[in-house]
Amino acid sequence: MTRSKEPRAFDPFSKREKRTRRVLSVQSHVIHGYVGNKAATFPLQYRGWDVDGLNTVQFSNHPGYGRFTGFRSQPNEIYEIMQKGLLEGLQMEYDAILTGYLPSVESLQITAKVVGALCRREPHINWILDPVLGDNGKLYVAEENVPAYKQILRENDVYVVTPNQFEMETLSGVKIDSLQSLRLSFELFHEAYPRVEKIVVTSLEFPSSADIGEQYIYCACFDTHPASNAMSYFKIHKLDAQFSGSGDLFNALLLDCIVPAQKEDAAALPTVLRKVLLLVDKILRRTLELSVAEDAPSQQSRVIKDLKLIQCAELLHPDRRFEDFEAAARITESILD
Ligand SMILES: Nc1ncnc2c1ncn2[C@@H]1O[C@H](COP(=O)(O)OP(=O)(O)O)[C@@H](O)[C@H]1O
Ligand SMILES: Cc1ncc(COP(=O)(O)O)c(C=O)c1O
Repeated sequence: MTRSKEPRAFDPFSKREKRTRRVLSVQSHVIHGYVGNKAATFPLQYRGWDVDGLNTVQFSNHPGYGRFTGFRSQPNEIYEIMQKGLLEGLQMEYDAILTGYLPSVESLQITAKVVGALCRREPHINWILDPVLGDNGKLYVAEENVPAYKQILRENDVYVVTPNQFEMETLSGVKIDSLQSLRLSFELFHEAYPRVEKIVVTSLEFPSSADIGEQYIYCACFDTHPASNAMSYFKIHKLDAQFSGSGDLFNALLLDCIVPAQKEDAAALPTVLRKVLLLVDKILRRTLELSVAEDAPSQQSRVIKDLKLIQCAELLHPDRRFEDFEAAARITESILD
């Protein structure tokens, strides 16, 4: 049964008129660079959130560098911090929980158990779940994470799930190579996991997505509440570069826009997604410009290891008008009924 929930502003039960929105973000941590919690925390804080970051790993840098050192949190450590320390000890109240990379199936299961029970007790909490499994046709976590995520999605009230193309294919069982198969994947996903309220496929590429030398990325969404069979999708000019942390930044900004501070700012999912895509596009463009200016050789490989989040602070300012980003991005929006 789908949980009926309005697009909500935060904290309907707060006694205080305007409490700062508060999120528990369960993701990886890198000392150097910006992926996982390091990609999510600054944007969320700057846009008005108190961020409680629970680090599922602590690495010197992300693995895309080729080498790194560090360690993974153990499932019992995650449990101790979240359940015993934050929920029972401090009796923390959250408006949202964001879950991303978890280093083992046991840590995934224990996290989902705690967050799932919390969301059942307090249905106003918005769980944004990134089912981190892999990318570009390859798993980069243990295979047993696949059935674990399937079970978690079947059994829990997840507000938004944010798979990429490979993760959507794995979870829905549909090979996505066209808009029609994408649409079918949304329908089968919804059938298999009816308690998940909103589905956003963060990035897709189709064999036909190169037009006259231009490459495109697609991003698509499907909202089961209000129920509609319509899929909205966006066509985005692909930048000639590969970024680490863009998906984590995307999730953080999606959370910010879908759980707005003011009720009046609540909007339909496609409207929210458009805002997020415009902002991500602007940040990636600036990151690319600054990276190329700093380091000429990267111009060839265009592998951008670190987002330039601090240099994008002014773009992230909550009063910044998204319409200002419109011209450069040329993101087109369509609906498939
Ligand atoms: N090369 C790129 N050019 C333009 N936008 C990009 C590029 N890479 C990522 N993005 C943006 O970042 C968002 C998240 O994409 P990505 O990092 O591929 O997601 P995921 O980590 O979930 O696979 C996309 O929706 C797109 O807006
Ligand atoms: C541990 C860890 N978390 C998060 C990320 C970032 O993932 P994405 O680029 O999909 O945002 C990476 C990428 O290398 C990573 O290694």
